[in-house]
Amino acid sequence: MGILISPSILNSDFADLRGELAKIAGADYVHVDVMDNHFVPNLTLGLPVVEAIRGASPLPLDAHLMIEQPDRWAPAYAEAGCASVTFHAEAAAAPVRLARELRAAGAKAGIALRPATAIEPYLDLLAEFDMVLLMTVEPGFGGQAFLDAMLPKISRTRQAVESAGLEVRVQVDGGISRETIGRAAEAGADVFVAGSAVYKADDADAEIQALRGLAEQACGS
Ligand SMILES: O=C(CO)[C@H](O)[C@H](O)COP(=O)(O)O
Ligand SMILES: [Co+2]
Repeated sequence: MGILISPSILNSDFADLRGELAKIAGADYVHVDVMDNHFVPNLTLGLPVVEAIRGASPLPLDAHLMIEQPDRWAPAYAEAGCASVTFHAEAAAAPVRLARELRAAGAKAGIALRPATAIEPYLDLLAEFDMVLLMTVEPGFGGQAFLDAMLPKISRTRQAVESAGLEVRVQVDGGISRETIGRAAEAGADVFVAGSAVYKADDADAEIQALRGLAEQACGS
Protein backbone atom coordinates (compact mmCIF):
# COMPACT_ATOMS: atom_id res chain seq x y z
CA MET A 1 0.00 0.00 0.00
CA GLY A 2 3.05 2.27 0.12
CA ILE A 3 4.83 4.17 2.85
CA LEU A 4 3.12 7.14 4.53
CA ILE A 5 4.89 9.80 6.59
CA SER A 6 2.82 11.64 9.19
CA PRO A 7 4.83 14.36 10.96
CA SER A 8 3.65 15.19 14.47
CA ILE A 9 3.28 18.88 15.23
CA LEU A 10 3.60 18.17 18.98
CA ASN A 11 7.02 19.75 19.25
CA SER A 12 6.47 22.47 16.66
CA ASP A 13 6.04 26.16 17.48
CA PHE A 14 2.37 26.46 18.51
CA ALA A 15 2.63 30.25 18.23
CA ASP A 16 3.20 29.86 14.49
CA LEU A 17 1.22 26.78 13.49
CA ARG A 18 0.56 28.08 9.96
CA GLY A 19 4.29 28.46 9.35
CA GLU A 20 5.05 25.09 10.94
CA LEU A 21 2.42 23.38 8.76
CA ALA A 22 3.90 24.95 5.62
CA LYS A 23 7.24 23.30 6.40
CA ILE A 24 5.78 19.79 6.00
CA ALA A 25 3.99 20.22 2.67
CA GLY A 26 5.63 17.04 1.32
CA ALA A 27 4.12 14.81 4.01
CA ASP A 28 1.17 12.46 3.58
CA TYR A 29 -0.65 13.49 6.77
CA VAL A 30 -0.40 15.96 9.64
CA HIS A 31 -0.34 14.00 12.92
CA VAL A 32 -2.17 15.91 15.64
CA ASP A 33 -1.67 14.72 19.23
CA VAL A 34 -4.71 15.45 21.38
CA MET A 35 -3.93 14.97 25.10
CA ASP A 36 -6.38 15.61 27.96
CA ASN A 37 -4.11 15.46 31.05
CA HIS A 38 -6.05 12.38 32.23
CA PHE A 39 -5.21 9.56 29.85
CA VAL A 40 -1.67 10.97 29.70
CA PRO A 41 0.05 13.48 32.02
CA ASN A 42 0.11 16.25 29.43
CA LEU A 43 -2.36 18.69 27.91
CA THR A 44 -2.13 19.83 24.30
CA LEU A 45 -5.06 20.92 22.15
CA GLY A 46 -8.63 20.05 21.29
CA LEU A 47 -11.32 20.49 18.66
CA PRO A 48 -11.08 24.27 18.07
CA VAL A 49 -7.37 24.03 17.30
CA VAL A 50 -7.88 20.92 15.16
CA GLU A 51 -10.47 22.86 13.16
CA ALA A 52 -8.01 25.74 12.75
CA ILE A 53 -5.28 23.35 11.58
CA ARG A 54 -7.69 21.86 9.08
CA GLY A 55 -8.23 25.32 7.64
CA ALA A 56 -4.53 26.12 7.58
CA SER A 57 -3.17 23.01 5.81
CA PRO A 58 -4.21 21.16 2.66
CA LEU A 59 -2.89 17.89 4.12
CA PRO A 60 -5.28 15.31 5.59
CA LEU A 61 -5.31 15.25 9.40
CA ASP A 62 -4.34 12.15 11.36
CA ALA A 63 -5.78 12.72 14.86
CA HIS A 64 -4.19 10.71 17.70
CA LEU A 65 -6.55 10.98 20.65
CA MET A 66 -4.79 10.35 23.97
CA ILE A 67 -7.95 11.03 25.94
CA GLU A 68 -10.35 9.37 28.36
CA GLN A 69 -13.87 8.66 27.09
CA PRO A 70 -13.05 8.54 23.37
CA ASP A 71 -16.50 6.99 22.83
CA ARG A 72 -17.91 10.37 23.76
CA TRP A 73 -15.41 12.69 22.05
CA ALA A 74 -13.85 10.96 19.04
CA PRO A 75 -16.80 11.26 16.60
CA ALA A 76 -16.55 15.07 16.78
CA TYR A 77 -13.01 14.84 15.35
CA ALA A 78 -14.38 12.89 12.37
CA GLU A 79 -17.15 15.45 11.95
CA ALA A 80 -14.53 18.22 12.11
CA GLY A 81 -12.98 16.72 8.97
CA CYS A 82 -10.07 14.66 10.29
CA ALA A 83 -9.26 12.08 7.61
CA SER A 84 -8.21 9.55 10.23
CA VAL A 85 -9.19 9.36 13.90
CA THR A 86 -7.26 7.04 16.22
CA PHE A 87 -8.36 6.37 19.81
CA HIS A 88 -6.68 4.30 22.51
CA ALA A 89 -7.90 0.76 23.14
CA GLU A 90 -7.20 1.20 26.85
CA ALA A 91 -9.67 4.08 27.10
CA ALA A 92 -12.50 2.95 24.82
CA ALA A 93 -15.60 1.33 26.29
CA ALA A 94 -16.81 -0.12 22.96
CA PRO A 95 -14.01 0.01 20.36
CA VAL A 96 -15.95 -1.68 17.57
CA ARG A 97 -19.00 0.52 17.97
CA LEU A 98 -16.78 3.60 18.05
CA ALA A 99 -14.83 2.53 14.94
CA ARG A 100 -18.11 2.04 13.08
CA GLU A 101 -19.27 5.46 14.16
CA LEU A 102 -16.04 7.06 12.91
CA ARG A 103 -16.32 5.30 9.57
CA ALA A 104 -19.97 6.31 9.27
CA ALA A 105 -18.85 9.91 9.80
CA GLY A 106 -16.44 9.56 6.86
CA ALA A 107 -13.12 9.10 8.69
CA LYS A 108 -10.70 6.23 8.76
CA ALA A 109 -10.78 4.50 12.15
CA GLY A 110 -7.59 3.73 14.05
CA ILE A 111 -6.96 1.89 17.31
CA ALA A 112 -3.86 2.72 19.34
CA LEU A 113 -2.04 0.58 21.88
CA ARG A 114 0.33 1.69 24.63
CA PRO A 115 3.62 -0.24 24.71
CA ALA A 116 2.38 -2.55 27.49
CA THR A 117 -0.94 -3.37 25.78
CA ALA A 118 -0.93 -6.63 23.82
CA ILE A 119 -2.21 -6.72 20.26
CA GLU A 120 -3.57 -10.26 20.58
CA PRO A 121 -7.03 -9.40 22.02
CA TYR A 122 -7.61 -7.12 19.00
CA LEU A 123 -6.48 -9.44 16.21
CA ASP A 124 -9.97 -10.84 15.59
CA LEU A 125 -11.28 -7.27 15.26
CA LEU A 126 -8.78 -5.97 12.68
CA ALA A 127 -11.36 -5.75 9.90
CA GLU A 128 -13.17 -3.08 11.91
CA PHE A 129 -10.19 -0.72 11.66
CA ASP A 130 -8.25 1.06 8.93
CA MET A 131 -5.15 1.42 11.07
CA VAL A 132 -3.46 0.02 14.17
CA LEU A 133 -1.19 2.53 15.93
CA LEU A 134 1.54 0.80 17.92
CA MET A 135 3.13 3.25 20.35
CA THR A 136 6.90 2.92 20.34
CA VAL A 137 7.24 5.22 23.38
CA GLU A 138 4.96 5.75 26.38
CA PRO A 139 2.36 8.24 25.13
CA GLY A 140 2.44 11.78 26.51
CA PHE A 141 5.56 13.50 25.25
CA GLY A 142 7.65 13.93 22.14
CA GLY A 143 11.40 13.44 22.02
CA GLN A 144 11.58 10.05 23.75
CA ALA A 145 13.74 7.10 22.66
CA PHE A 146 12.24 4.44 20.36
CA LEU A 147 11.47 1.16 22.16
CA ASP A 148 13.14 -1.62 20.21
CA ALA A 149 11.16 -4.07 22.36
CA MET A 150 8.10 -3.15 20.25
CA LEU A 151 9.56 -4.66 17.05
CA PRO A 152 8.11 -8.17 17.62
CA LYS A 153 4.66 -6.64 18.24
CA ILE A 154 4.92 -4.75 14.94
CA SER A 155 5.81 -8.03 13.17
CA ARG A 156 2.96 -9.96 14.78
CA THR A 157 0.49 -7.24 13.81
CA ARG A 158 1.72 -7.15 10.21
CA GLN A 159 1.55 -10.97 9.98
CA ALA A 160 -2.03 -10.97 11.28
CA VAL A 161 -3.07 -8.28 8.78
CA GLU A 162 -1.49 -10.20 5.89
CA SER A 163 -2.85 -13.58 6.87
CA ALA A 164 -6.36 -12.13 7.16
CA GLY A 165 -5.97 -10.56 3.70
CA LEU A 166 -6.80 -7.11 5.08
CA GLU A 167 -5.63 -3.64 4.06
CA VAL A 168 -5.05 -2.34 7.58
CA ARG A 169 -2.24 0.16 8.04
CA VAL A 170 0.31 -0.38 10.83
CA GLN A 171 1.41 2.96 12.24
CA VAL A 172 4.33 3.48 14.61
CA ASP A 173 4.55 6.57 16.79
CA GLY A 174 7.40 7.66 19.04
CA GLY A 175 11.12 8.01 18.54
CA ILE A 176 11.02 7.57 14.76
CA SER A 177 14.19 8.96 13.17
CA ARG A 178 16.70 8.13 10.45
CA GLU A 179 18.27 5.73 12.96
CA THR A 180 15.08 3.79 13.83
CA ILE A 181 12.72 3.99 10.84
CA GLY A 182 14.39 1.15 8.94
CA ARG A 183 13.91 -1.31 11.80
CA ALA A 184 10.25 -0.36 12.18
CA ALA A 185 9.68 -0.68 8.40
CA GLU A 186 11.43 -4.05 8.24
CA ALA A 187 9.20 -5.28 11.06
CA GLY A 188 6.13 -4.31 9.02
CA ALA A 189 5.09 -0.76 9.84
CA ASP A 190 3.90 1.34 6.89
CA VAL A 191 2.80 4.64 8.48
CA PHE A 192 5.46 6.58 10.36
CA VAL A 193 4.86 9.41 12.80
CA ALA A 194 7.92 11.57 13.32
CA GLY A 195 7.82 14.66 15.49
CA SER A 196 11.15 15.83 16.78
CA ALA A 197 13.11 14.26 13.91
CA VAL A 198 11.19 16.41 11.42
CA TYR A 199 10.89 19.62 13.42
CA LYS A 200 14.46 19.61 14.72
CA ALA A 201 15.84 19.23 11.19
CA ASP A 202 17.07 22.36 9.39
CA ASP A 203 14.90 21.40 6.41
CA ALA A 204 11.73 19.60 7.57
CA ASP A 205 10.64 18.62 4.06
CA ALA A 206 14.06 17.15 3.21
CA GLU A 207 13.89 15.15 6.45
CA ILE A 208 10.46 13.77 5.48
CA GLN A 209 11.83 12.64 2.12
CA ALA A 210 14.91 11.10 3.77
CA LEU A 211 12.70 9.17 6.20
CA ARG A 212 10.46 8.02 3.36
CA GLY A 213 13.49 6.82 1.38
CA LEU A 214 14.90 4.87 4.32
CA ALA A 215 11.54 3.22 5.03
CA GLU A 216 11.09 2.27 1.35
CA GLN A 217 14.61 0.88 1.22
CA ALA A 218 14.07 -1.19 4.37
CA CYS A 219 10.86 -2.80 3.16
CA GLY A 220 12.02 -3.14 -0.43
CA SER A 221 9.27 -1.01 -2.01
O1 LIG B 1 1.94 10.54 20.33
C1 LIG B 1 2.97 11.12 20.59
C2 LIG B 1 3.45 11.20 22.00
O2 LIG B 1 2.55 10.58 22.84
C3 LIG B 1 3.74 11.82 19.48
O3 LIG B 1 3.07 11.61 18.25
C4 LIG B 1 5.14 11.31 19.33
O4 LIG B 1 5.83 11.24 20.52
C5 LIG B 1 5.90 12.12 18.28
O5 LIG B 1 7.03 12.71 18.73
P1 LIG B 1 8.53 12.12 18.54
O6 LIG B 1 8.71 11.74 17.12
O7 LIG B 1 9.38 13.26 18.99
O8 LIG B 1 8.64 10.91 19.45
CO1 LIG C 1 1.01 10.67 18.37
